[in-house]
Amino acid sequence: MNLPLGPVLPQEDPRQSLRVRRFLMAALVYLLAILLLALYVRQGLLALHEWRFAALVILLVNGALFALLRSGRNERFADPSLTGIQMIVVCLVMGMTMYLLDGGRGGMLLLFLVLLMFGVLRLNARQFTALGGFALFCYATAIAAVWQQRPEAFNPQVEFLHLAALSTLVPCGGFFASHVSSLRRALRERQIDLQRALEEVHDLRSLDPLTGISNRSATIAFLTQEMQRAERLDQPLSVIMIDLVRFKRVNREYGHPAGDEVLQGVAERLRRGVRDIDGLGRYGGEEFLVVLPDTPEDEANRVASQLQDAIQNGRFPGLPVQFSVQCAIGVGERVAGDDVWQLIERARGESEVGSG
Ligand SMILES: Nc1nc2c(ncn2[C@@H]2O[C@H](COP(=O)(O)OP(=O)(O)OP(=O)(O)O)[C@@H](O)[C@H]2O)c(=O)[nH]1
Repeated sequence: MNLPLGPVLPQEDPRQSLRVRRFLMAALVYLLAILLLALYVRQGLLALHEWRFAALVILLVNGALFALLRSGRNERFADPSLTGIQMIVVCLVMGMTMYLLDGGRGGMLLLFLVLLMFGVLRLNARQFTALGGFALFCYATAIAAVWQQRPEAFNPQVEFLHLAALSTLVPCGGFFASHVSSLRRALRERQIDLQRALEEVHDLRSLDPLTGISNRSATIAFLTQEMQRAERLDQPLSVIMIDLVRFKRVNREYGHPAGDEVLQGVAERLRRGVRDIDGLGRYGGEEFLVVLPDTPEDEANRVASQLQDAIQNGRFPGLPVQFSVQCAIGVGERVAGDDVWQLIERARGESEVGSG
């Protein structure tokens, strides 16, 4: 059932919103308890001023809990759901109500059992058993006080049966609590698995499996985003296109696995040569694209020549020591009105093979 609770619920944090929603459900049961107690007044089992007192206590306690939850101060508690505190409050309010009633306690007991069942949603079996023990204690204390002070309002047979019925709640509730808490644990583990799977899917979609750097589409997406930002902030942006020269020869003479190792080694050298804010991707088979946000062309030229040196002077496993991997490098700076393809083509057009 979707109640129009928008203004009452915290919108920013879904967990906090769930806590308040759960609290409001319990508050609704309390409201029913107040109404039910009015019936007891009509039946002469509760004095009007006692009803007013009980209603005031229930409203004040719930108001305080709501203020704690809604202000976010509950986050300072070890259990921000405040379940333990709310359950203790249920037991105390139940004890008070049972003490005030002159009979018909069984009816009210049912309503309090509903409130205690909220504990099953958060507490584990041990905590729920402790809570059940406390509920029994509060009930027994209340009726013992009635027996002492108003023996005419005390029916030993009925009260014994009520106490026995309440006692059965402890193991039953403990069983449900243990079941629900293992379901909760399983759900949490599934959520973690799901999160991992989503991350893997994201990696598969955006990373090049051979080199581990971004693939072509993720690099283009990054470049598009950075070009929009540069346009908006009126900042420079440059790209560097790197093309390994005569790479076919590497594959032909030293084998495809050696070619793979060269591509991995080049990607690693490029990764080490750029900043964290830069984008680096495998643009094609033996082509790489570096995106340099907030970088003018002369600065990009400096980076390009460092990257070229790192590749051409590097040693790659699987290739003879004297073999130098050659690369053509071109730099392009964004000009107003460019799209990604125009910028990339400009860098490709500037491409030159180094002398290393
Ligand atoms: N080992 C390996 N080779 C690849 C991979 N992807 C593409 N290649 C090879 O890269 C070579 C690219 O060939 P070309 O585009 O003609 O490039 P090139 O031989 O460097 O020629 P130029 O760029 O004109 O100097 C082809 O032989 C592809 O098989 C890969 O993942 N692993």
